[in-house]
Amino acid sequence: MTTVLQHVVRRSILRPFAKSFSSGSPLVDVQVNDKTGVAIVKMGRAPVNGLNTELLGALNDTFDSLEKNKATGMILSSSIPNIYSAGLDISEMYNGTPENLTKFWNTLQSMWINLYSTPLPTVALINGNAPAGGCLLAMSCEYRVMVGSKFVIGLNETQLGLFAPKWFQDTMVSIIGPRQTELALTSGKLFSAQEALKIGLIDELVASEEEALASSDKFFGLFKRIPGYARGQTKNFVRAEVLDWLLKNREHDTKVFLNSIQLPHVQKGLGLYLQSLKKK
Ligand SMILES: CCCCCCCCCCC/C=C/C(=O)SCCNC(=O)CCNC(=O)[C@H](O)C(C)(C)COP(=O)(O)OP(=O)(O)OC[C@H]1O[C@@H](n2cnc3c(N)ncnc32)[C@H](O)[C@@H]1OP(=O)(O)O
Repeated sequence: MTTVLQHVVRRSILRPFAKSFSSGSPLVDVQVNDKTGVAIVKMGRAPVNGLNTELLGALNDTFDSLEKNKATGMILSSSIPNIYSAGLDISEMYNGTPENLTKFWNTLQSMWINLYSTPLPTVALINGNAPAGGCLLAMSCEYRVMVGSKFVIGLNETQLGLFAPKWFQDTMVSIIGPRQTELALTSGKLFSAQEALKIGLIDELVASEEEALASSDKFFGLFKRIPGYARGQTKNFVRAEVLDWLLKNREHDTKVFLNSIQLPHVQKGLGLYLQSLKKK
């Protein structure tokens, strides 16, 4: 039997996300809670939320609009069952022209800079697998809640013959420290939900999206009495070192990406990896 309290709690979690807010893209759905001002942003690029230039651009525009429209917080999640994001869309990196590769990489950099530095409180509601770029999205939020214990998360780039760029690595270091990051990245480890919880890569592991929304509410509640400017500046200072590296080295980072990704053996490896995914 449902108690009155359970009913009230369930209603307060489920009902308020009613007001839709156009992201301007069919790939990103945004619902704003009209009572609290918290936005839930869901990626919806079938089949696996592969981060291509279009989705990255749409996310970037969404983050900008939410800030401009004074959202009070953001939950970044997915509308695709069992998938948070499969990471960067490998088709964008395979056989791309230098122009397209540059545009892709610059869009990724801008999206990350915006997400990582937003003054909004951010929660990753990880309702599916989150390898590589998917893990980067989640790590760039301030709090991570995974729904269900069957998913994996991590930076597995070395398994594809790639390396995670310095800013991906630094983002992980800031969460689980250099020792665990080195171990995880050199082996391309994908952590199970339990392992991720133990190591602190996720903050909570819950059984349902309802519970994850309740955890998010609780997280946002921490800032109810904290002036936004003080909160935002503090977040800035804590994140400055990781952020500043990319801000100062964008061109260099793009050159490293372009030079490395176009190497014949790297392209061959990406082609084989794509084929292996399609054969499954
Ligand atoms: C030494 C020199 C190195 C140079 C390096 C330079 C710097 C480069 C930096 C690059 C950083 C890279 C970051 C990344 O994010 S790379 C992407 C890594 N992602 C993965 O490895 C995940 C791969 N996908 C999966 O494991 C599974 O798909 C997943 C668990 C996510 C879902 O499994 P499921 O069974 O549900 O779905 P399928 O596997 O059947 O996939 C469905 C279709 O989607 C296609 N797919 C999947 N992932 C990707 C992807 N990342 N990009 C493009 N396409 C993808 C898959 O092929 C299926 O396609 P079809 O429907 O056509 O069969």
